[in-house]
Amino acid sequence: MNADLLARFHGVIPAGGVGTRLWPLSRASAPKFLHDLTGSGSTLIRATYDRLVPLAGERIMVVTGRAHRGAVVSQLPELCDEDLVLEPEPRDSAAAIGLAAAILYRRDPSIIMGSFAADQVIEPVEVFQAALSEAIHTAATGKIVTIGIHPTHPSTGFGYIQTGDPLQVPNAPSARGVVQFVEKPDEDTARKYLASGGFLWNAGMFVAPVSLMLEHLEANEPALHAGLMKIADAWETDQREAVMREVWADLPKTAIDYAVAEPAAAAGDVAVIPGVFNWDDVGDFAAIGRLNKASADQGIINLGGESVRVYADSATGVVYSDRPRVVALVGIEDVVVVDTADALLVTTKEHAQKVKQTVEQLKADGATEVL
Ligand SMILES: Nc1nc2c(ncn2[C@@H]2O[C@H](COP(=O)(O)OP(=O)(O)O[C@H]3O[C@H](CO)[C@@H](O)[C@H](O)[C@@H]3O)[C@@H](O)[C@H]2O)c(=O)[nH]1
Repeated sequence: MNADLLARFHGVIPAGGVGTRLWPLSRASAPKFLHDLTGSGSTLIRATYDRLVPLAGERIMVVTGRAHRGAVVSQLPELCDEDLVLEPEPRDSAAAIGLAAAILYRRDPSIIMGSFAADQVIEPVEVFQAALSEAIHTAATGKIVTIGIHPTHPSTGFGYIQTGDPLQVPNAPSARGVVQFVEKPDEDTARKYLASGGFLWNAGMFVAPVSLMLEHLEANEPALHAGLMKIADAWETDQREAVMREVWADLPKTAIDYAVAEPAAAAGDVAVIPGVFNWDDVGDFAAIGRLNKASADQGIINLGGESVRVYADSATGVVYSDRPRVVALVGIEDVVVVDTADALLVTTKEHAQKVKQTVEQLKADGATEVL
């Protein structure tokens, strides 16, 4: 890639999702991106950062909750103060990604940003980086570029991208236009999309000129855009905190997929690079089984590290404890045991998706201290 284009590229990592289906391991005080869920030795946010370094160098901004400052700084000691954006409270992905766009725009309106969720598992990284390189070249032609994943089932938890004709972009041979972007369709619609063969899942990655992101944000969410620009104007002054406090709590709460991706696709401004790497959003404990293949061969995946000793006869499954423990499992298949100081979860991989309902029940019961 030519050096000028590469120098315009900045990574952005919005790190805010709690990962409800991974409760009680993942929770508001220690969300999924702060855990090593693959046995790689890296937390998900560290691995996300490292994947971007070959293209972005240290031009990487993290947007996260104020409460995670300490954990994020210890995971990413190279992050400088200007590149660590701390939110007083979560206001969804349009505010998080939009604020990064606004701050970068004020630094240099020609910046191309790439926003990447902090809590995904991707391999091989070189294949991802080749797709990202194509995305940067395509974004430079004036597009918001998504990365598309071949869908395997009619999930209602992802965005769907209807691919259009190939685009003739130098250095981006797989770039295609996008006919429409549909965020989280209902199950019938998702089935139709899957059967048609013309749709990809949105991987939650957006590579775009900051100016184009902000143009669409202004057209679709003017109040959000105005508030974010106000914060960005104060970002490199001593008014940063005061303006953040004044503006943040009133910003509209919406996802970037509704605020930008859907309307921008309708306007013909979205492109897609089909990703041919393995991609997993680690949505539940069953995913952890898939992602820890090496230890899964022994039947039990121990996420607790060396201080947790698991004794299992024929049992299989996933075990986590946040303290030294002996965990004995006898004759159970695909069990999930998650042991923390204030909450114990016992389920099976088959029912792993339903953990979300349990969390909703706990919320409704006011048991927020364990969430
Ligand atoms: N800082 C910050 N980040 C946030 C916030 N809300 C969400 N995020 C971050 O924004 C990204 C996406 O947000 P989610 O809310 O987790 O989105 P999703 O339901 O998983 O859907 C998105 O990702 C799917 C792929 O995993 C996509 O298929 C879908 O279209 C969409 O882009 C994640 O990195 C998440 O941490 C927030 O309030 N603050």
